[in-house]
Amino acid sequence: MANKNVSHVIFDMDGLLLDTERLYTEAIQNVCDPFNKKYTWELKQKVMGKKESESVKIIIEELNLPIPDKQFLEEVHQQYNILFPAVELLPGADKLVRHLHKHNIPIAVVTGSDTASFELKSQNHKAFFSLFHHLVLTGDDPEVRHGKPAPDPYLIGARRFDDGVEPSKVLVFEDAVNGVESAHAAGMQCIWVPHREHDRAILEGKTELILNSLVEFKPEEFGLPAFES
Ligand SMILES: O=c1[nH]cc([C@@H]2O[C@H](COP(=O)(O)O)[C@@H](O)[C@H]2O)c(=O)[nH]1
Ligand SMILES: [Mg+2]
Repeated sequence: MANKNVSHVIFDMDGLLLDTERLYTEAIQNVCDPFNKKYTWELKQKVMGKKESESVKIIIEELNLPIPDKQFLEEVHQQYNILFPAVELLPGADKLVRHLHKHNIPIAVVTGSDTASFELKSQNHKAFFSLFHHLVLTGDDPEVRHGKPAPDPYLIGARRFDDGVEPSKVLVFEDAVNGVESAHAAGMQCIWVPHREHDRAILEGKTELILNSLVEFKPEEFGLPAFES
């Protein structure tokens, strides 16, 4: 796929900027343990990036858990309260975001997370998140009716830039297949930064670029200012 120059960049959050995916796995597995159920990678892949309300239904149904959504949510949130505040940024995230901000490239975050969960994850990264023009918290944003993989979150994210940029001028960074599909459905270019467990063949040749980490990104390949060193 040929890369086209972009003017705006939108970042996914969980598993892309923040090292939260292993915490989600730990929290959800802890809730599944009393029922002797395994939160597998296959199941995790299906829900990564989705709104919490949608992903919880899928997890309960696929694992046949004998508890209602509300109880699952209460238990998993108790885990999040403990685990999320200590989350770290992923390698390359801080350098790239600061670089784009310094060069006045409009940047935003579009996540499946909701506000309460965002507050927990971002409490030790306030300065970092203040660099973004805006955040779309899909989980409870009233304008976002359908979460990823629907195009709505990214389309709304692009519309909220002051200049209402064309989707083709937006570059998205995603770690989840649902997120890459959402960005492509919105007409944007998307760089996939998969996790070690991901089978790269799923999106090989179907997305603009696949990187092992944000550290490998060369902004000039998409018409953005190159790193100075
Ligand atoms: O193991 C999981 N990871 C991630 C999610 C969902 O994916 C969202 C992360 O979205 P994003 O990567 O778009 O920030 C979370 O808020 C959560 O709703 C989940 O259910 N289970
Ligand atoms: Mg993600």
